[in-house]
Amino acid sequence: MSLARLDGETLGYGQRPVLREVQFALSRGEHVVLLGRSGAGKSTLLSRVYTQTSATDRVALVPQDHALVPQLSVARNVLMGRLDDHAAWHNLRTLVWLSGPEREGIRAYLDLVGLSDLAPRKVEALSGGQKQRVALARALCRGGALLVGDEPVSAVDETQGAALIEQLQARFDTTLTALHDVGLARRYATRLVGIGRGAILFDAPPSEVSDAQLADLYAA
Ligand SMILES: Nc1ncnc2c1ncn2[C@@H]1O[C@H](COP(=O)(O)OP(=O)(O)OP(=O)(O)O)[C@@H](O)[C@H]1O
Repeated sequence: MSLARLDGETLGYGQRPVLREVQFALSRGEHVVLLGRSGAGKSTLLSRVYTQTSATDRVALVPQDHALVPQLSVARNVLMGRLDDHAAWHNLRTLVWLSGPEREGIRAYLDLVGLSDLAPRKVEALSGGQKQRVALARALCRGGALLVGDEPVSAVDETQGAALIEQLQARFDTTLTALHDVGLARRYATRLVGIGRGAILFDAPPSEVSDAQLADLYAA
């Protein structure tokens, strides 16, 4: 069953097209990775799919810049994954006081991303890789039908990145991510989508994407 479908749409900003006449579909159960050079249009496609799917389904987002609140604690940033599940008074209350079960729940998500001991720390005091893990814990806390991630493991090493992708795939039936690490993409994607020259250049399972196609993608 299809979660997202773009049928010949041109995506861009103002009068400037970035991707022309995009044919793209995302079905439940798929783990799709977007590949391409910087500026190719990966974020543009992710953003369009996020807008379309979040209108009807619960979607967790890991944006490229993490979109954390630096002055707040790690715990409170994780809880923001559920802001829209609660009334304003509840969210205000969690800014000043967290219940025991809430603390336990947050800790469980932090455990999954290897940040167990950092719950009280302010996000502004974290390293880049730790901030990225907070954004991942926030997405895990949100849950949903789909995870959309824009370079969600770019700030950690390959071994940590692989472990984090495994966590995401264990908890989200469907994922759509942009990755710059082709090795990770080949290993974890069920479909690779190559973006370059203002278009989708290939869209196929990893076993059907050749090294020559990848070399061409990054040479484009
Ligand atoms: N808000 C915006 N307004 C105008 N142009 C934009 C905007 N966001 C991106 N662009 C342009 O659209 C093109 C595609 O950008 P996009 O961010 O989708 O690429 P990307 O493949 O995600 O790159 P990266 O790997 O560097 O994140 C680029 O030329 C970029 O300059």
